[in-house]
Amino acid sequence: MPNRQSALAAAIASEQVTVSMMYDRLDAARTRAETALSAVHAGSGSGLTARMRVEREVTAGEQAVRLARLHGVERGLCFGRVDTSGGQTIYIGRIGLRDEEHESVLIDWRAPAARPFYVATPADPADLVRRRHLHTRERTVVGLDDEVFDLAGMSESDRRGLVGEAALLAALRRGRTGRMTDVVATIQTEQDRVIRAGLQGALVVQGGPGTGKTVAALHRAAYLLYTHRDVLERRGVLVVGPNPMFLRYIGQVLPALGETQIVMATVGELFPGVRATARDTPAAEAVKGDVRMAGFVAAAVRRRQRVPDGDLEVPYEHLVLTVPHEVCAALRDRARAVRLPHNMARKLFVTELLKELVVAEARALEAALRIEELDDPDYQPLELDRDLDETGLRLGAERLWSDPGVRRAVDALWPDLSPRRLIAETLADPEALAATVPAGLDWRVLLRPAAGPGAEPTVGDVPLLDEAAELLGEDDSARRLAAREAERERAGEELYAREVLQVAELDDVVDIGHLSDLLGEGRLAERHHDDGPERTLADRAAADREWAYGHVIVDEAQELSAMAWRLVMRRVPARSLTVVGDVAQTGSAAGARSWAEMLDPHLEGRWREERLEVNYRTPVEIMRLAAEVLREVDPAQEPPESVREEGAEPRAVAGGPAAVPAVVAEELAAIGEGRLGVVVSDAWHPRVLELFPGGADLDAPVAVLTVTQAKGLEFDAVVVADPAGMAGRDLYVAVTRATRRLAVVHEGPLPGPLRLLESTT
Ligand SMILES: Nc1ncnc2c1ncn2[C@@H]1O[C@H](COP(=O)(O)OP(=O)(O)OP(=O)(O)O)[C@@H](O)[C@H]1O
Repeated sequence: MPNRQSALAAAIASEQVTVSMMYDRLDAARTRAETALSAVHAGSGSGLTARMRVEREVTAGEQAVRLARLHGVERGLCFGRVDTSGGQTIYIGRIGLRDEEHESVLIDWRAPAARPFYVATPADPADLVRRRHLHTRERTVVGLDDEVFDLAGMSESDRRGLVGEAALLAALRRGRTGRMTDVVATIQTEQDRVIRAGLQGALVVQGGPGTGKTVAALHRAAYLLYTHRDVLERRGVLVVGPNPMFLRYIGQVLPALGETQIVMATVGELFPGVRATARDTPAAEAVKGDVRMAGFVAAAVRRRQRVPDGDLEVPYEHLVLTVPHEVCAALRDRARAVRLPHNMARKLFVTELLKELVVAEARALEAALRIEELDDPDYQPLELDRDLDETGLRLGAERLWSDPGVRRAVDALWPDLSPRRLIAETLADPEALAATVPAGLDWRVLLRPAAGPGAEPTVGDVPLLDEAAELLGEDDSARRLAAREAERERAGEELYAREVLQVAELDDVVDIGHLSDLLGEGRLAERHHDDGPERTLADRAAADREWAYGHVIVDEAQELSAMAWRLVMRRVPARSLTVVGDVAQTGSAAGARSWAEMLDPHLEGRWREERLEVNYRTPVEIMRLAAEVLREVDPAQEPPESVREEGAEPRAVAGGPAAVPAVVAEELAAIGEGRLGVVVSDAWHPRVLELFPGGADLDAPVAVLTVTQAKGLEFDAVVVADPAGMAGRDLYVAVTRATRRLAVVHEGPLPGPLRLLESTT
């Protein structure tokens, strides 16, 4: 149809003019930000007045963030357009832009004005007559895609220019790159509801595989940072993902969405100083994740607050200092009664015990003297009140404390403990485990060496470490003193800066709101002290166990144990959370079977659930098979509905690990350019990995992964190796990773629901 072709060409040419103008505006904005930034960096900073330093700070911070944002939006800058029934045309893109007259030429996708683009449906067109998707390659418009809601409301020329294949399906057909891409251009209405839900409270997004939970969660992070910038830029948003591979997979999405300040971590990384990747055995994982293990940590701490079996006897020089058993017990009870964390209460215990030891020393000395001085007429027996005043006690205590033997004896009763030491020592001690692990949980599965191979912290240890840190506390008096000093100095600087601003009447030059943000965070003074490179929010937050995030997003949240939820909730006291997952895909022995079970202890029913029910990843043919698997593992769950028919039926091939390479070669040939993942049982994993050198790398053309590693990922073609070696829920995860083709390699009979597959050898 030459007429339609030329109408399309004309429409593309017309959109190209608009899009080119937008890129010009983007370039101009970048140049402005770069110039501003280099002007700031040009000065040495020495000899600046407080006012200048304030201005410099504000400008540098804003321009650096702005520049990063402007660089992140190059690809697909403008992707949408809507025409309203009132005759207005709005362009939608990754960022908002204005022309020289300050008129808006591009609306940020997160702005309220962009909303109709995402929510309009034929049934409820939200006052639109047309929605248009623009496809660009680099800066060139290469295609358009129209949905018309009101044909009568469109001009004749626009009607002729109508073009379109559903933009969503086009996006879904794209080959996979091994990295998640953003979907701002094709967000669906039900996903939009998730993305734009309010900041307050907890939102649970439950949906089957491929329903876009992860993309919705990431776009939500970007939306929240845009809409609640003032709160979230200071407190940050934490995204918790199931494994490092998954975080690498989604890692590039947020900068592309225009956001540069997000902390991403696995549960294994949520305790500062630890990066746990090792997993426990399923049995140990189940025990460590059980909520009763909070009691284990508390008992392990109390167990280290000891009373000697008999009297305490401490050799000191030529004496033996004795403190009666009852006195030791009373001291311990008193130190416990103050209800301070262990390491803080230790101060009290040590001080009191040392005093007792000073008295014991005096008594021991007297006993020795009495024997020697028996005949001395001037001899006076010891009287504590007379002979040992406060100063005497203090000096005596200091002297005793400097003796390594005394110190060892005191430490044995109430040691200074780090979380790592407490957990490592307890897990290596059968007696301690038997005494502290609550009844009903098998402590034997936890036993492991205290040092050397097999002793490194596991992912399941991290919530225990965090729990321990809460109960142990930190003896931070030295740090607090230093902080007070720094605070005094900073307060002086701030006062001075404010006075200068007022005197100079600079309120209209410097944004006082922003200034007070900087001051409130103490960042201004911190930065002025030119002592090394500035730490980003992500660095500061990740290093601080007590950091309170403004919002936390947990993806693949079904994998978190009850203990891990306790840790996550500590990171977000405001309980502003997005919880994303699928309870039908739970692989961890300690993971969730229902959201209420995990969340109610913290949120007391104050959370709402949104469900996503359309599968954008898995084609109909594969999903039919997956639905059989799901029926077997969790008949109560509905499988999501697929939107695409690819035409390739999944197939099964009989054979051991050695059969995998041939199947992989066939599948690669069938998909052409795409990427392939071999999802393999734990039992076969080492053998299959050997057959694909470099396969452990997510970026390899053929990635070889266990089900745990494959969580949340997707590939054009997937070869599931050894389905019989996978638990039912793991099998469901494995067969739902493919966007186009699925093959199964099996030895022996196929597991129940897979028997539908016709086996070829
Ligand atoms: N609105 C959309 N437009 C284009 N692609 C989409 C859209 N929604 C989802 N997708 C695509 O569908 C695929 C699955 O999305 P995603 O990984 O977010 O699903 P999920 O629900 O997290 O799956 P799983 O439970 O298996 O981890 C991705 O390739 C994603 O880009």
